[in-house]
Amino acid sequence: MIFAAADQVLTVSQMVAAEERLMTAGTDVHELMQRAGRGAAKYVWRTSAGARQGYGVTVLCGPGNNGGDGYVIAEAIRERGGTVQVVAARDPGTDAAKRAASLYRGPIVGAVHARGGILVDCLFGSGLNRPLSDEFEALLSGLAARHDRAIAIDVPSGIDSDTGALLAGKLPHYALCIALGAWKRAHFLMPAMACWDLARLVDIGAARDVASAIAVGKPVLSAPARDAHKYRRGLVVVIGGAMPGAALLASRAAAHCGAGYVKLVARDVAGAPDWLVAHETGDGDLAAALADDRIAALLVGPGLGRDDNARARLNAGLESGRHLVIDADGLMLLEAPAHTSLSGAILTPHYGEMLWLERHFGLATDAAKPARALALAEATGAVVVAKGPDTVIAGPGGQLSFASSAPSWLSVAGTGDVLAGLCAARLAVTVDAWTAANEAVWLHAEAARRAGPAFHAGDLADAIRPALESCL
Ligand SMILES: NC(=O)C1=CN([C@@H]2O[C@H](COP(=O)(O)OP(=O)(O)OC[C@H]3O[C@@H](n4cnc5c(N)ncnc54)[C@H](OP(=O)(O)O)[C@@H]3O)[C@@H](O)[C@H]2O)[C@@H](O)CC1
Ligand SMILES: Nc1ncnc2c1ncn2[C@@H]1O[C@H](COP(=O)(O)OP(=O)(O)O)[C@@H](O)[C@H]1O
Ligand SMILES: [K+]
Repeated sequence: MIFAAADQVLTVSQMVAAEERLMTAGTDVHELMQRAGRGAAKYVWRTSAGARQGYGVTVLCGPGNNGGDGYVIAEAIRERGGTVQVVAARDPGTDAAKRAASLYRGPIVGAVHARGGILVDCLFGSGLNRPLSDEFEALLSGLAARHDRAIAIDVPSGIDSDTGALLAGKLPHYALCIALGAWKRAHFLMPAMACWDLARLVDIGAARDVASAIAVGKPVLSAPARDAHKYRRGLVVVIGGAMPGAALLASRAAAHCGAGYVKLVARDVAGAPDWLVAHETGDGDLAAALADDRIAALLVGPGLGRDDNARARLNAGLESGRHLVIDADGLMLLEAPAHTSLSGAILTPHYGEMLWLERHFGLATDAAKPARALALAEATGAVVVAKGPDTVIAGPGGQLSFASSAPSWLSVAGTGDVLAGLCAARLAVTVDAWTAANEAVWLHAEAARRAGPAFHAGDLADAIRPALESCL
């Protein structure tokens, strides 16, 4: 996969390094601030056009370079003929911020007098390194309350850029968050990402850092080859268990996602639709059923149960040597040291399953989500899809990707089974766990967007086809 610079997701130290590379190449910090501020000003200008007539833009500027960006934004709005004023929470403290402030020719007002259409929050950006004081928190929330809408520059002031954690008791809600130079991890992590409606990125010319994490991108897919046949396209076998519905749902998702053949092996196959090849398979017959060399990917977990029969079925999957997707109950039956070499597999834990796995593998649970997902990937050798409103994908070699915000309508039963089926189908087609997991997560979110509001998991599985079509 090739990623553009715009796909990279940087830590603060990686962003500083990217800025240093730009400066070494001859672009000074003043020029970077102009690019960032003027790029952001275009979004502010467009948003302010929708604000009430006569109510202008207030820019809240802090002491660092985030505040410097604020002066650039304010001057750009003023030059365009907009009504703008600055509230200076502190005097500018860096050389670049001082220079930007000296170039601003509009009014600077006291906070109590500031009200209007748009509040632009440039109090603190990626340099925030401790909780906001009560004074700053009151300043920010008071100003936000006296404006129609708020826009955050780089990150809302009061957010840890690397972890997405709140460094304030309460933050305003932002209509827009404008990332500068590159996405930061906070743009993809809760609770930060619940603070805004829309996020946009301003390019300042930072090159792609090969070591950086990426944002999950739209897959580029193709129709089956001219000479394709069902096995070459990928045979997915879903191992069913105690609750047949979940495995049926996962099979339906896999069938809509490019696999050539989806087979269900379960003790009870009553209720299987006619397009699904379903074999009644007892625990004793499972190993023989999985010996078929044409199997490209196995899915085990949805509806599996957690008793001895379930364990036997999981073990048959693990011992088959096939590419595996392990979800739901299958995850709850994994343990160290037996399952520490799951290379080539995909694990899809939700928050509770993640915690369970961490306890069983002796991993810390107090780190930020990316670090936790990476630790689990390293401990198991598998690609880990750490699900939730802020889905993170981690690979055992340290690969990391972040899913863009997906519709919250996904918070309904069975959508995880659909994702597991998607992962299995993409694994069967691509035979690469990292690629498959990224493609599946993107298609899952896109299917949710296409399914509209209040869908059930069956609707979601049916919306995979148009989602996939958009990638052809
Ligand atoms: N570098 C570049 O090339 C470019 C950077 N860009 C922009 O720079 C931003 C990063 O700038 P930055 O590093 O100056 O940090 P910023 O977030 O403005 O503030 C940090 C300051 O606040 C202080 N401080 C921290 N926490 C505090 C607290 N709770 N309460 C009180 N004070 C606190 C801390 O100082 P301290 O008190 O710790 O000595 C420091 O002085 C980035 O988000 C982007 O907008 C763009 O223009 C593109 C080019
Ligand atoms: N609030 C939300 N916003 C976006 N996606 C969500 C949200 N809640 C859940 N999801 C997604 O929905 C799926 C739910 O999976 P899971 O919890 O395993 O459900 P189930 O076990 O019922 O199938 C995951 O892919 C998760 O990322
Ligand atoms: K900010």
